[in-house]
Amino acid sequence: MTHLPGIVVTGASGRMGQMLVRTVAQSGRARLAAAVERPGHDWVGADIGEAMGGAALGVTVTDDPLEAFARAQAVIDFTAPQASVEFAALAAQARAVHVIGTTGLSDDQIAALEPAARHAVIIRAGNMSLGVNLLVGLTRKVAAALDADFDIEVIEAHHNRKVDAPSGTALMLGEAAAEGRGVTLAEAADRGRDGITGARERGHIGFSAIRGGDIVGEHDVLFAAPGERIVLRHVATDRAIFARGALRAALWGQDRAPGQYDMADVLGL
Ligand SMILES: NC(=O)C1=CN([C@@H]2O[C@H](COP(=O)(O)OP(=O)(O)OC[C@H]3O[C@@H](n4cnc5c(N)ncnc54)[C@H](OP(=O)(O)O)[C@@H]3O)[C@@H](O)[C@H]2O)C=CC1
Ligand SMILES: O=C(O)C1=N[C@H](C(=O)O)C[C@H](O)C1
Repeated sequence: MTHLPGIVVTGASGRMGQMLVRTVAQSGRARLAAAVERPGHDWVGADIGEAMGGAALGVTVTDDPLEAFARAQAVIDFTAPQASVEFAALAAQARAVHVIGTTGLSDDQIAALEPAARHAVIIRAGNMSLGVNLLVGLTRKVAAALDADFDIEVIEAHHNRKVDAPSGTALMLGEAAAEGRGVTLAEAADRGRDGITGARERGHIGFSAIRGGDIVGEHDVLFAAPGERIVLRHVATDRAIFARGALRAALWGQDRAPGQYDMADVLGL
């Protein structure tokens, strides 16, 4: 089945990396072309299926991303911010579609993706699930319909290994709420309240992050006014939803013009 698009998974030993390896290998719509880990990682040189504790998949884990990208049509990358910036340059060199699920990128790191996007397709989203991307549209709509009597709060919960906050999804939801309100998130965001904060400022968009156990990912957008509250909620119970979305993006990106895209583009939302 070598005519199927070849996909490289970076950070292949990670929580999302392993889910992506399984999703691609079982999809019937793409083939796993390579699995990348960093130099010195225990899994380098091993068959990725066996390293994951299952049957061999005939793909050896490599620590040479450029060589791997050069023999694939797409790279699916859920790793760490600086790694994703570096992988973007290599994917562009190989003219491979780069699907970035990594969250926690700084503004400078996001800007650093632009040169790569002049040569190749980059699809980046803080959440690749259909449900969250629908929730983003709903949040924008509800925020546009309500005035600032409704305080907007984004509340997210994740597992205890997550390293960034607010989550990428919470920031997408905050951006959507700000767009709906006709303000920028930079001017409206309240992140990390602690101590004598003073009363809540009218029109602000607040963020709260819970970290515990094995929570896959839960997001509430709360609109709270005197006498009533509206809550928009998404609950992820299985990382497969993110992996399926990422694979869909990798396939959608084939034959697109170079540039930066997001999941709303992929899903036609
Ligand atoms: N957009 C979406 O839908 C989703 C996004 N995410 C995001 O994906 C990212 C990964 O999450 P998760 O899988 O839980 O995290 P993990 O820590 O389980 O996995 C990250 C993987 O990336 C590897 N990695 C880190 N830096 C490098 C590097 N420089 N070169 C090669 N590999 C590297 C790690 O290797 P090592 O262990 O050696 O450091 C690890 O294997 C996070 O940013 C998370 O927020 C997660 C779920 C959904
Ligand atoms: O780190 C995670 O696990 C997740 N990260 C993404 C985020 O930051 O929003 C998406 C999902 O919620 C899981």
